[in-house]
Amino acid sequence: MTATTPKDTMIAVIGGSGIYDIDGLEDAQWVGVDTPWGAPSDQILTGRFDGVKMAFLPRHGRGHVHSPTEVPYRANIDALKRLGATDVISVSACGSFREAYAPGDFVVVDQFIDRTFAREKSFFGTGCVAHVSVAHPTCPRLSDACETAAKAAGITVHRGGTYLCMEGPQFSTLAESKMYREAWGCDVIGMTNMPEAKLAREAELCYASVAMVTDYDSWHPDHGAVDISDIIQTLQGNSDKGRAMVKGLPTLLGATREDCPHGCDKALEYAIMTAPDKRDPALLAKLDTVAGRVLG
Ligand SMILES: CSC[C@H]1O[C@H](OP(=O)(O)O)[C@H](O)[C@@H]1O
Ligand SMILES: Nc1ncnc2[nH]cnc12
Repeated sequence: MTATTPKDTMIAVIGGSGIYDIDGLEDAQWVGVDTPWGAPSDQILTGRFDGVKMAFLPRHGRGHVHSPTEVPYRANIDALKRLGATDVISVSACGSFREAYAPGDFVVVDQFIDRTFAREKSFFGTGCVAHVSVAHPTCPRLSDACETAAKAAGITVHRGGTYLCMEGPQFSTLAESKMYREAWGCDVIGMTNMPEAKLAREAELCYASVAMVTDYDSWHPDHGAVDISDIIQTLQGNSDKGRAMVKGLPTLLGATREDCPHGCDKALEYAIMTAPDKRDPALLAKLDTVAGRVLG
């Protein structure tokens, strides 16, 4: 076995709808980060919790400015990595396709179906082509920590599930809702975890997703069509629980970490296809942080 050098953990939380800040950080500071992919959704809150470095980014910006389609996913992931993030945890609102996944419950999702079509999905392209595996798009080690922290905070949490990522911003039709649930076997639905999870993998960051159920989408005969006012009512309670879960993560993950046993932080090892002499210097410059480990 190859020995690895421990490095500082930095837990980066991407807060979804209803979560625009986190409290209790020591040395808390909102910092602006420029990236070659443009500006991230907002400034990033940095600090420490229980001696562990943390960063928090509101996905839609404070005040909920960006729609799911318009969230600058590439800039967000690049900015977090640029700050030193090692572990990214998405905390998102979602609809449920399972009777047993009730509003207020959390689901630590482990699979995605990506139905988005109007977003930039990769850091790579002409001049530097790369193909990473996303067969297992979430990090089991990080997901374990989320599950444990959620349970410790008294939250009903379900481990594993498939998250259907739709383009939005409109919710699904009844026919779509039934198809995702009955034919495709999805467990929850949201509008943001893709391409975020794919980009985190390209950036060699561990990624876990905690989906907080706000509604039964539109399939449930007893609940009718999903309605934003119902979602907003459930969001407040979910957000408080999400923040409680996040506070349990630093002691579980520790101030330093080894290489990821699942290889998330080596995802680019053999992924780049473009011959060195055919690579575009301008794109390579943009990839300095995301792919610096392999591009040198
Ligand atoms: C507020 S309802 C729809 C909205 O909420 C979710 O956002 P996020 O994933 O950032 O928590 C969902 O994906 C939609 O963007
Ligand atoms: N039913 C739903 N569909 C898509 N995104 C959601 N976010 C919260 N509930 C949702």
